[in-house]
Amino acid sequence: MEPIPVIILSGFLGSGKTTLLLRLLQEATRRGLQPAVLMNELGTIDVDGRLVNATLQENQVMEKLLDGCICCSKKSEVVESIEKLLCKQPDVILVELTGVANPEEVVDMLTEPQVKEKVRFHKILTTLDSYYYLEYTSIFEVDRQLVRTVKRQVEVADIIIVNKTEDMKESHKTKLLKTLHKQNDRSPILFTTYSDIDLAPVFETISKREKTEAAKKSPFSIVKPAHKHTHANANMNEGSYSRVQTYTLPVNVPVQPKKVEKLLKSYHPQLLRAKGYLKTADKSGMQLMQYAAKRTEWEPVEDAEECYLVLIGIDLPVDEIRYKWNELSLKATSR
Ligand SMILES: Nc1nc2c(ncn2[C@@H]2O[C@H](COP(=O)(O)OP(=O)(O)OP(=O)(O)O)[C@@H](O)[C@H]2O)c(=O)[nH]1
Repeated sequence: MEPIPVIILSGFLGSGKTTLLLRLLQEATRRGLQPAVLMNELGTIDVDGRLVNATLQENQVMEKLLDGCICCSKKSEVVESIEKLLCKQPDVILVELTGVANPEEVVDMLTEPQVKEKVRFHKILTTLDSYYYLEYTSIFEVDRQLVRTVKRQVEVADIIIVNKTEDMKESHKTKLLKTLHKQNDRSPILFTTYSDIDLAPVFETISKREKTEAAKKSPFSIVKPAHKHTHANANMNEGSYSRVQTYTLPVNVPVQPKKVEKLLKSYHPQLLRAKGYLKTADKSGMQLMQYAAKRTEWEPVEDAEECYLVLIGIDLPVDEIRYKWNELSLKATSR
């Protein structure tokens, strides 16, 4: 059997990786390919996985590693997840990393003895936020390791996708291009919104595979690992950054979007990302709330029942945030 190609999606928190993953899944399906997905999320709650679940077709399969970063998970667990996906003989494996992982580590894992004959590394796609990339690579000057990881994601990329370019000024584009060219002068740099790029070059050389009878018979399903990942085994190994904390806020009452947005923004830049499912006082039903780089999006969802908010950041004053969040909730109930 020819080795199965693996595409790695990297990019800082909130830069558009899951948006890209959803596009890749649609494109793979359009080409008659069967993709398999390995997702890695910081935090115990699987916000992005829910979005991807909704897009996965019956014949596609997903593995998720929650509550930790591939950088601090044991290699064996990642390799085990890849092996599970391989049982289904997909045509391509898509690996979405956390925003703070170094993609080279996954490339390295593909050379582990259990999988090295069965998979081949295909491409690294790196997304970034047009506006905040320059800020992120300087505001964390004190956290040199994080800056190094974010830059490394660009340096090793085969395609660099610059998202959130809606309001980008020409002068900013020139400055950003100059910086990116310095970090990587061999790969295309594509300016876009919502990871909307031509995906044909990504799927070049990937074709449908003949499946064995056993794989044809085995029904495709979504495979979720039972084990949890913690940062306890994170020993800050090569390149990846593992000091980022995640914190889940319980949500008991409908919220006012503007107040939530104001609270989240007030913790920029320590708060890197927030996402969750919230009921809003002004809109009916459940909303998926996504906050990244001071921008917030609300999108109605139907299949979510539990409300929660996941915060991802560095040195977050968690007690203070929880206090302010409770105050905000109390005000909402006393209205
Ligand atoms: N305005 C704008 N929003 C975007 C664009 N691309 C993605 N987004 C939004 O940015 C938020 C984060 O996008 P995701 O695709 O979840 O980013 P991610 O890199 O997977 O995020 P993490 O998994 O948390 O690291 C979502 O609300 C997206 O809809 C863009 O080009 N413009």
